[in-house]
Amino acid sequence: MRILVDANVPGAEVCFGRLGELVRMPGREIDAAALRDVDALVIRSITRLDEATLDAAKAQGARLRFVGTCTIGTDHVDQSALARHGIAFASAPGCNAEAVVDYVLGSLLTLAERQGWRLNERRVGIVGVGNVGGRLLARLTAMGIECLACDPPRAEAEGCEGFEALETLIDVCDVLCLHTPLVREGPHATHHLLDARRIAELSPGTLLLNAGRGDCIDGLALRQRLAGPADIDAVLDVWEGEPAIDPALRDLAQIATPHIAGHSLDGKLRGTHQIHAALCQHLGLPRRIGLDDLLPQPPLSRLRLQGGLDVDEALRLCLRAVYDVRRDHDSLWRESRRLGMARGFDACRARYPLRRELSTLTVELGAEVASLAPWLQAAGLKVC
Ligand SMILES: NC(=O)C1=CN([C@@H]2O[C@H](COP(=O)(O)OP(=O)(O)OC[C@H]3O[C@@H](n4cnc5c(N)ncnc54)[C@H](O)[C@@H]3O)[C@@H](O)[C@H]2O)C=CC1
Ligand SMILES: O=C(O)C(=O)[C@H](O)COP(=O)(O)O
Repeated sequence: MRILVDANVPGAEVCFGRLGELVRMPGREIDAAALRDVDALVIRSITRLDEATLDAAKAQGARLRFVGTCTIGTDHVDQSALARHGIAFASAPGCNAEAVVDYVLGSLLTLAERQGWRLNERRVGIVGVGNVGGRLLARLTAMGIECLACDPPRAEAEGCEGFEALETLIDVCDVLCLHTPLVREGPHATHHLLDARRIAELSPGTLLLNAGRGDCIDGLALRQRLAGPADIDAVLDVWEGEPAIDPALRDLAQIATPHIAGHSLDGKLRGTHQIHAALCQHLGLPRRIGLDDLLPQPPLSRLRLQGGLDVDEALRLCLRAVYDVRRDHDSLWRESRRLGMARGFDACRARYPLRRELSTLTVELGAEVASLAPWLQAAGLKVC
């Protein structure tokens, strides 16, 4: 069996090498011709698998029977076309959700530091309360931060209690976090969910953060609002037209990163492992690899805090010891200047440094800061 795997899937040799002949390729280069002699395909979000590609592959004699994406998002894959071609499909729900929450916390703490506010002074609106938004809601609420949730599909299925309309969040929240999938059609379509009208309605001082999909926001309208009187802020990890993103929008965002919110090693390896399990099941084989076989020890596992820190400072210190979002912002600037936008964007992702999740860190607290324990635990740290 021949298994074609995106070059940016870590752990592929261990997970797929024992199941067949492993072939690696950059994800953006995987096209119909590349699928000719392949039985299984393992991708990330940058490989578009649409009807035309699958039809062309079939016309060239492709024998593809399984596609797995090591990502949460599935908008890059036409699942109906796969089904029509009799090709099984699997994705990796929730695999990197914790990493995205770390990214959001890191971004909020960075802006709070820059602009002189505290986390618990802000009311946060979460749009899309699934694996990512649900975890964010749980962590922020446990930290005592007021949150409002908007998720019409869940409200429809589970009842309205606990859910608000998007308009309410726009009216009353200081921070709006978008964690919706990209859905182009239907009653809950998210394409340009934040359109020009809703962007115009954001109150001065609002912070808009998008770590869902770029197309959920009208980028041109956001650029025009940000270029006006400097009254709202944006943190953008995802963009329309990736990797050739709008440089003007990048310049106007307080934090601009190259679609890496979920790029912890833990998250990526969970994704690889979930697709390994799905492929084993598809082949009728027992799962051979456990997640623990893949995850190495973190380079930093323990930290001691003492004296003179308030809650935001303590969390900022711990989070930055594990992951500093400013590094990803700087690297997008540097690499896009060096290589041009599209190549620079992809270079940051291809050479992404080792990043672990906040939960891999245990914090020891001195007596002076022992009272911070519940708050740091709520944020996702282990405390001893
Ligand atoms: N920036 C990054 O690195 C990453 C981005 N993502 C993106 O984030 C998205 C969300 O991830 P998960 O939470 O794991 O997915 P999920 O499928 O668990 O949750 C998505 C939630 O959005 C809700 N939703 C759908 N349409 C909506 C609408 N019109 N308005 C409000 N809510 C709506 C759904 O009901 C669901 O509860 C993924 O689809 C992916 O596109 C995911 C991981 C990493
Ligand atoms: O899981 C998703 O969905 C994501 O957006 C990924 O975290 C992004 O990873 P890539 O597939 O774009 O490397």
